[in-house]
Amino acid sequence: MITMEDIIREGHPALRQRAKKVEIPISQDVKDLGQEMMTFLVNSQDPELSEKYDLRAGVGLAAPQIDQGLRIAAVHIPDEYEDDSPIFSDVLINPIIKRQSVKKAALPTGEGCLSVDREVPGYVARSKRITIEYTDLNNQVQKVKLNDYSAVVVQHEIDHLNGIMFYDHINEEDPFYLDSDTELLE
Ligand SMILES: CNC(=O)c1cccc(C)c1Nc1nc(N2CCN(c3ccccc3Cl)CC2)nc(N2CSC[C@H]2C(=O)NC)n1
Ligand code: NI
Repeated sequence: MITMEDIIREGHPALRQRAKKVEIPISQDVKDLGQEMMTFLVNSQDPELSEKYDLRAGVGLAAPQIDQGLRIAAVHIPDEYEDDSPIFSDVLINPIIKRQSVKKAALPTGEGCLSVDREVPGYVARSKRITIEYTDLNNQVQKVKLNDYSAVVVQHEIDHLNGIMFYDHINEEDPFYLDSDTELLE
């Protein structure tokens, strides 16, 4: 199973590389990897298992973060009320952002990353609404519209596939600069 030891940290060159497209139909190895990445996220959000295996909680994990240079990202966003019906949960193979809103959104408390062992304060302005297309673990092409928190998380993970870290988006002069088209998500 994937644990924190498998997650590479900032400074590791693999985090700054562009990940390679995955061959379709996906191989069993890719399917296994995707499932392991999803299991990590679910475990990381479970109080007992995260304690037992010393996992830091995350809602997204990209293959480059476990030193696999492939365009695979797992996203598991729980519904804060209904634990057993997540807001969005899937393994994205070769995800593409087909449409994105001009309107931007940012998490008021900034972003964290499993590959970054420090707080980097500041707003990360991302598209508030996106339409993504990807292949899922059953080789089905999915076209999904996401907004707000789900859109933020998926954009953060797709950035990892392109060697981009969340703090690359933070304004250096004024980390809490907000332009008029950026909304803080509550
Ligand atoms: C510096 N300030 C902060 O980090 C920060 C600080 C406060 C609030 C937020 C909202 C912040 N921001 C932030 N919090 C998260 N989590 C909140 C807690 N949660 C979680 C924790 C425990 C159980 C289950 C769960 Cl679900 C796990 C996810 N996740 C991300 N990101 C950025 S997009 C990818 C995603 C990711 O998975 N990162 C590891 N950002
Ligand atoms: Ni990250």
